[in-house]
Amino acid sequence: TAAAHWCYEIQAKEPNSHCQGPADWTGDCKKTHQSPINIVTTEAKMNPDLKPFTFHGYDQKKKWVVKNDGHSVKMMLGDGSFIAGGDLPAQYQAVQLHLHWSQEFDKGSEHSIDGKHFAMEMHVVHEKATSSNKAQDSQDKNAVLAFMVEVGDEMNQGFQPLVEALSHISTPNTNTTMKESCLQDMLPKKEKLVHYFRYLGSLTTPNCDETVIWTVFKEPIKLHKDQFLKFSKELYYDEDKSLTMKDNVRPLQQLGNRQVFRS
Ligand SMILES: Nc1nc(-c2ccc(Cl)c(S(N)(=O)=O)c2)cs1
Ligand SMILES: [Zn+2]
Repeated sequence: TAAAHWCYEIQAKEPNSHCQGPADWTGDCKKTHQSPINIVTTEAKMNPDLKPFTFHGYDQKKKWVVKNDGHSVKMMLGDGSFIAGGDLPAQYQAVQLHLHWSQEFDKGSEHSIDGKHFAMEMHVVHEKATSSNKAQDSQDKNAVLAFMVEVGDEMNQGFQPLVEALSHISTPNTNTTMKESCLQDMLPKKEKLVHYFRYLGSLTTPNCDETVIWTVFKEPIKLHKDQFLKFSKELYYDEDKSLTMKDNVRPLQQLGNRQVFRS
């Protein structure tokens, strides 16, 4: 039979599901430098090299293509935006932005901070911008900027183009084009992005390649409750719309012998 596709626990526990839940993920998913982790802030070591980031092209207004890929909602960022600074070894091109969430406010983030989970976690996935095609399976091939998302009573205008697109991509493998928006408007204000945690880990989806420099910002993004609920209301994991998309969250992984740093 064709190799079963990977899925989250909420999908694997469905009767007659034939997908592989997190306990059965293959590839590098059983190695020791995996993500996500719980960040114990008192054990995070100050590192003065962890300077602020510079964001290039994050202010460009574009009509992004956004898709439901059966695991999350993913904005395709092409190669116009990149980051530098943040003690990264090079410039990193933005590739895609996606989120993880639940339906409750206290679970839904993949990382936790001092045991606290947030309602959502947004990942902006970057790849090392190298000209040569030298081996790219190194530990620093990817840089992911992770933002916690809290639910409040204020509308987040910067998120509206994404929220309004959700109803057009309710089933897997559907795409739509968002109204014009810019990445910068989806992030906390730049001056708030000085404080962050840093550690080396993996993709939180199979094959869980251990190629990610993780940055988890302290300052959360705030969404209105209605904006937040739209994700688990409008999106589905399956074509026949039997399972709404939520809890697309990998369980916490062991820190092992790794050190978490803080800016
Ligand atoms: N929905 C999907 N997300 C990914 C993906 C690819 C690269 C990365 Cl780095 C990540 S994550 N969650 O570690 O940021 C997820 C593939 S399919
Ligand atoms: Zn992610």
